[in-house]
Amino acid sequence: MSEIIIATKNKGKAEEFKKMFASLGYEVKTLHDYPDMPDVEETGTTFEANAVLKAEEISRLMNRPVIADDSGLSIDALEGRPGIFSARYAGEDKNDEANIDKVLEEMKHVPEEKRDARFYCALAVAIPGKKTYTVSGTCEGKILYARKGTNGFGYDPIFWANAKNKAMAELTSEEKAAISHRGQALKQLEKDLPTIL
Ligand SMILES: O=c1[nH]c(=O)c2ncn([C@@H]3O[C@H](COP(=O)(O)OP(=O)(O)OP(=O)(O)O)[C@@H](O)[C@H]3O)c2[nH]1
Ligand SMILES: [Mg+2]
Repeated sequence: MSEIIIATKNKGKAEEFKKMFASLGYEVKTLHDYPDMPDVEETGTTFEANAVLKAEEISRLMNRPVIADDSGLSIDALEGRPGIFSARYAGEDKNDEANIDKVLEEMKHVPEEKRDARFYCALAVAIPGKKTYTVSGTCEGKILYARKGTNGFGYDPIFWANAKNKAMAELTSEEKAAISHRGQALKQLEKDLPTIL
């Protein structure tokens, strides 16, 4: 089985990538397997830019092909926030529960018809000596008024996935992968992978 390195320290993403790539015949290693790798600063202003920063820096240090994911939730009623700041919305310690509480508080008076939101995922593939490739995916939904479901990670318990008519956190990992921003980006990457590698 070929090995693929994903430059992430996020456990939720790591689990999703392990399952998604296993079905494509790849074994996923993440930065949990390479604890000496640094935290790459996300100084970009877009998901794509941050995914490229993470993939290129870790690829340079390892001298191997590396994929990175930069993703987040964009809420219309909050003018796109938390956006690229999704992981750290309620503070630098990246606490999913605190992030959810902050969004629920900011959204508590927003009516049903103004609660549209979407997840966005940018994947960057950095290969030594080649031009970095990026691909993206989105997933449309609505922000709930309270948590629902216990699967997934991040904001999944307060995200109503339109495509499944369920909260994201009520979906199995297979159901989520079929419709999620990460799953959509990976589908496109899968098509292009033979020509990139
Ligand atoms: O409910 C969710 N379901 C998802 O499927 C999802 N994907 C992303 N997110 C949110 O967006 C942040 C990413 O920020 P991010 O790309 O900088 O990653 P991160 O800092 O957590 O890890 P790393 O990959 O950078 O090491 C995450 O922490 C989450 O809050 C999600 N929330
Ligand atoms: Mg990050």
